[in-house]
Amino acid sequence: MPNIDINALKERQKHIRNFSIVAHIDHGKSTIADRILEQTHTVAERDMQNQLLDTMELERERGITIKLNAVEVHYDAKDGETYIFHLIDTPGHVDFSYEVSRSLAAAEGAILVVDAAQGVEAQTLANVYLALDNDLEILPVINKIDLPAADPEKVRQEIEDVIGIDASEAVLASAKQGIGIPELLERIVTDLPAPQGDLEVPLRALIFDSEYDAYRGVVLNLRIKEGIVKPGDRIRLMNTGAEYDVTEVGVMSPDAQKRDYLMAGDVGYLTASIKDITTTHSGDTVTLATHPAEEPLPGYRPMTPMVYAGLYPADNARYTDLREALEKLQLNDAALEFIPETSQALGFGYRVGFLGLLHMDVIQERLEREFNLDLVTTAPSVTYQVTKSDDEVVEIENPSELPEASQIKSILEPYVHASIMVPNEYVGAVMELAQRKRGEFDTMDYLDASRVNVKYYIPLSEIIFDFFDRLKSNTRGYASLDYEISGMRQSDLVKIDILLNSEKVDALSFIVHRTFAAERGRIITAKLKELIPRQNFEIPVQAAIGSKIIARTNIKAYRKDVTSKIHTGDPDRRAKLLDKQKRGKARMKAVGIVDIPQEAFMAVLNTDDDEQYSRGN
Ligand SMILES: Nc1nc2c(ncn2[C@@H]2O[C@H](COP(=O)(O)OP(=O)(O)OP(=O)(O)O)[C@@H](O)[C@H]2O)c(=O)[nH]1
Repeated sequence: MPNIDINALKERQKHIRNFSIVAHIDHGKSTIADRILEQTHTVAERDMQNQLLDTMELERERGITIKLNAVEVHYDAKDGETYIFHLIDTPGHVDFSYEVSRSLAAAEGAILVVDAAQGVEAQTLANVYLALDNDLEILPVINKIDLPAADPEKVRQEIEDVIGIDASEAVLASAKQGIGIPELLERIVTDLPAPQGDLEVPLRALIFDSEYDAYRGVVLNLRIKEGIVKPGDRIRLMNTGAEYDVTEVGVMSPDAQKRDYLMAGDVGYLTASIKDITTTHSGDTVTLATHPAEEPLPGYRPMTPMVYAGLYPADNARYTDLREALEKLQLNDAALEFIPETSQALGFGYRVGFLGLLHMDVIQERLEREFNLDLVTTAPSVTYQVTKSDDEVVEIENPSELPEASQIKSILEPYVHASIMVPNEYVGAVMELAQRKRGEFDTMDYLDASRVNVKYYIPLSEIIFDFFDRLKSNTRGYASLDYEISGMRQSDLVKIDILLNSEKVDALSFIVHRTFAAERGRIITAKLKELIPRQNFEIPVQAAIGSKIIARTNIKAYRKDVTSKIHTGDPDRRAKLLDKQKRGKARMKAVGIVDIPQEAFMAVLNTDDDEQYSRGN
């Protein structure tokens, strides 16, 4: 770029609008993003497909957004000018709120999408608060007005009463039918502010995301806050001090398009042959090595994982591959944490921290698909704070590391403050469930005549296991849940060990409230009996607290060849079965002389304790 005409760039900056789309899950963010891409002709009609910004295979399969995605769109407004929109689509699920908060720091405005039939839900509130914390201008959109059950007026009132923002001018839309989208595009221009960053000061750009590309090295996704950056510039990452020469800058629209420069107000990508992935972190500031800025940008609050699980390569020889895969994934998933761990049963692996079970599930799948690994994952656990008899305080993220009961003075566990929005008729069911999960009632507020917001303090460990599924099934899908950590509380907790063939399997230990111990022990041993394939000798399965056995069962001996019972002798079927058996084996771990399948390590999840409850616990 030979001559920079600052005045032209200032004029250009006035025509930029950076916004994020936030909403409760399924309220239609991705569909609105699709319509915006379509109506601004960013994507040719023949290339248009649903949920275009959900680029990950996994996102498409599951119909959910996992990653934030930024895209540049050009819009010819009614005032005759062309505007540059940077649209950032974000996930709705609570596990990915970290993605939302990072994308919000890159924008000036937020389009708040609320479903016209469902109204304000738990993540609507959570996300709008994140947007308000970032001082974003909020543009409410009431979507799905085509639905027979839509009640836009009621929802408009609810947005005002519950969130406390003016919704009198909310855009009424049906993303499905394209209604309201032209109005929305105009309102983005008139209602959302242009970015303000100074173009003539040293570069400061916020890294809000990054990913690893085998050819180009790390690709940084940036929001330029001040200054200008172009190919050939030498950049410095302010927190790590690493320096690189910029090879390319550009924007996603929706495919990568090279540009001559990125300037204050732009959202785009930058490559600089960065091969050392440890030097780049989301939240770091990029500046010019030749004219560095004095202070880095505020960055992001680091995330504390909510749950931890052990991840082990099914094939021990792939331990290093697993580490490399985790490092690469961490670039693209700033909330991921891991440290090496060894297990007697599983060998060498990593204890990995996640924001929730969906996050864990997604990471496991991405590791397997994108890095071609077979993994064995242990059941997730929260972090416990244990005060030992000698007053030493230790954090326990792996249940098998809980000290002996005789050495424990107290155990604290994390509690969450949960907010559950639900129609009146299901309040009873919600309270019963919360109480059963050791919840402590806090408050109940009416959202309108027919819905309430019930708040409880509940142990995180009870929430992460099966609370959400149960909440959904007990309220026919009508309840929505949001929670945040409220602190640590003392609880009467015990560790249950599992013994197979009289050998303790460390990876199967779990921590549970004492009142649930006997029943959980019984349920788990019964589940393991079903999950562990019979072998040619009998295997006793026992649950124990310390040296006291609290439940036991036996896996009977069985002949090994699964095909022996096929009478037809059909060679095809036989081969298929053997093949299936072989693939299953890849995910089995031989512990002592017992083969344990992956599912067995997850047996502690979804332990159905309803029955126990109805029997008068
Ligand atoms: N009837 C109707 N359905 C819609 C409308 N907009 C979106 N949907 C449907 O609602 C479902 C969810 O839409 P998405 O756009 O994936 O929702 P989202 O908010 O992006 O969901 P996440 O990315 O998972 O958080 C899809 O089945 C859409 O087809 C609308 O205006 N009317």
